[in-house]
Amino acid sequence: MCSPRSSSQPSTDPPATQQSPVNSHNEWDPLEEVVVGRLEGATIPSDHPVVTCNVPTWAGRLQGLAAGMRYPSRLIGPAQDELDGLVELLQSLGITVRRPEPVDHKRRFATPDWSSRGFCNTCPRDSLLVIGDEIIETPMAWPCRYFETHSYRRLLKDYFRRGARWTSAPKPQLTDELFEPEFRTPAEDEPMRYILTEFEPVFDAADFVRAGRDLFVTRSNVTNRMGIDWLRRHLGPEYRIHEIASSCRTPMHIDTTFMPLAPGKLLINPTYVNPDDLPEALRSWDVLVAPEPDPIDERLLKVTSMCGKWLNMNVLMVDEKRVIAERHHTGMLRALERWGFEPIPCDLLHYAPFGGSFHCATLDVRRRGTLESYLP
Ligand SMILES: NC(=[NH2+])NCCC[C@H](N)C(=O)O
Repeated sequence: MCSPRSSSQPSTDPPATQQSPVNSHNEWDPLEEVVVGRLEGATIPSDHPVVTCNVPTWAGRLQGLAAGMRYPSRLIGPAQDELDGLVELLQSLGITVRRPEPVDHKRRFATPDWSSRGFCNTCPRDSLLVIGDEIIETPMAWPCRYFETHSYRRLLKDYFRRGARWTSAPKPQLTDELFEPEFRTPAEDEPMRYILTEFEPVFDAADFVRAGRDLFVTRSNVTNRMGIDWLRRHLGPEYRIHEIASSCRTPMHIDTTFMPLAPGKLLINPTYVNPDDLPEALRSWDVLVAPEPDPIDERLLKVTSMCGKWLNMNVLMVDEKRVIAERHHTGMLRALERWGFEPIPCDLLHYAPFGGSFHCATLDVRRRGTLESYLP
């Protein structure tokens, strides 16, 4: 029998005057605090069709053979050195860096319907969505990522205790009804089709980017229409969510397809996005077309990357001018300069086998700014 809560119990509500530690309305306001992912315990993800549908068939077969094994030190080593360099760079810029707990992602876990091992917590961008002072745990479609946000709970509880709003979207069941049976990735000349049904709402945070009251999303193999509708209803009429058409046949995460870099400046992937198909409200924006990525010669990196070649777009804005970008992709560095930005070259090429680059590896928890409208 629980004793009635006495009024003397301390409230967890912060003083009304306290600023929320979570405040991020767009991709470019001056960055004050960021969460950076971790590589420890990274485990090769399962060969569930929702995972392997995003990579070539041969890569999916290879992954099936290695699923559940720890990533080899040959891949972890170079990535760790580069990740340490990114943390040092962010701190040298006066940005507070927070980290999730290290986790043994090889441990098995289960729900009433299935069991799996984990994957990694290298990319906080994928599982946590920050909208203003709210941090949302997103309903991920990969079973191996089901409990990924648990490694961030110390941070989430700290943010909540200090005034942030903390929400978890409906936990999905991820049963077979969510996935199209016998799914086959469509060829370039075939109509687009997605592996997800509309059985329940699922979405990754990384399928969304923010421009104040306007958010942009790509429907993908981890984000279905019901997931987009759930967020639209959750955020209410103060926000607009625009769906961006992408011709990528293995769609997952918007941040190598469509990236708003500053007010009125939009970076697009020329092979996935047709400028004529952009929302009418973006007509006044400068559309910056990403240059071809610089070739990567390292065979091991090419074979083990979980991403396409357009990680040169996966940049992190420090403010409206300064942008952390991949040193290897010199074409993008020069283009950013031409467009009036100040690129800060940094190395993260070896993070691709773990899911991405700078935007993926980070979560901008607090930027100095307010909720604005940047579109008519
Ligand atoms: N937030 C992320 N993990 N983004 C990674 C981008 C992955 C994208 N599907 C690509 O192939 O480039």
